[in-house]
Amino acid sequence: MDRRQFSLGSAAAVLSSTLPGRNALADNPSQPFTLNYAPHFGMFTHSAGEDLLDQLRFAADQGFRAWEDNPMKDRSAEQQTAIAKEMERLGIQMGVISALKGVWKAVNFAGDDQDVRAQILKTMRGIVDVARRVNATYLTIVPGLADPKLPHEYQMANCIDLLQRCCDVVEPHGLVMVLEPLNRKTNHPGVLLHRSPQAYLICKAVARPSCKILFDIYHQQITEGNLIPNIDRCWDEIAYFQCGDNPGRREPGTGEINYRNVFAFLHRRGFGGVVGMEHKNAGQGLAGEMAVIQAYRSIDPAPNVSR
Ligand SMILES: O=C(O)C(=O)CO
Repeated sequence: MDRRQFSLGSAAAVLSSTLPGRNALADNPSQPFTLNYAPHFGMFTHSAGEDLLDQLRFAADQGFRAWEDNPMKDRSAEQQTAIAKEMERLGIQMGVISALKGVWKAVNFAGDDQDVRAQILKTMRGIVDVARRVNATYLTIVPGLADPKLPHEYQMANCIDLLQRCCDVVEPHGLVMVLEPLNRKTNHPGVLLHRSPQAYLICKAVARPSCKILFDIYHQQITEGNLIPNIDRCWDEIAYFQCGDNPGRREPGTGEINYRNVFAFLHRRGFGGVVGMEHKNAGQGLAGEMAVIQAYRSIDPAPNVSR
């Protein structure tokens, strides 16, 4: 698809002038967002078509400067290379790719099974090549399910030990594992890592620059609430955010979270990293896609807010 199609009279420009709650930037859809929000493939197919590179081009035209792709490791090397090349050309930063996709819904980091633990290390060695190919720095790590056979403290010790070994694999390549606490109440019953202080403790114990927190605001709203104080408390170990409103895991403004205030806080704190849009679109079709873009435009912090 021709990029000019997006710029000249794009649907976003038309809609942004009619939807309520817009800020000044909404009048210029190609103005970069203040925060580095990262959409993912499939989010803008009605606007951009099925072609992955067209979706990147559309996002760039809408002002997005980051992207994330959980299934990246399942793509062919050719496709990974093409995606990375186009992202580089467009000035879009690669956000997280999932290191353990397909293997994390089991007891692994928490447990004693040495074969399972060796398999995790092998998987981590495999993801290094993918990350380098697509210019990714951040690897999502969900450290599996809790092991009902072991006291919690031994599970934590096992988890810390295996993470340190994983650091030995990824750190020489400049990669950073970001540990994602998931909620157990709505989406992921049984996971080991579900609370932000737990992630903080693990990172402090692992004590390596390649082991940090992915603070998913959606998951932590469900698990803990009290979002801004909790983010503030573990700030020095957070490297990455993801978002989505609750209930429903859709774009900001469709649920109970005050994203305008949360994002303003991230900006005041000087966060320059990626905020992954790990949620579905609330609305269907083209209008649903435009509503997602507008939702971010309407709550994106003003760039000149003093920090
Ligand atoms: O955030 C989630 O729910 C996941 O799927 C973990 O990557």
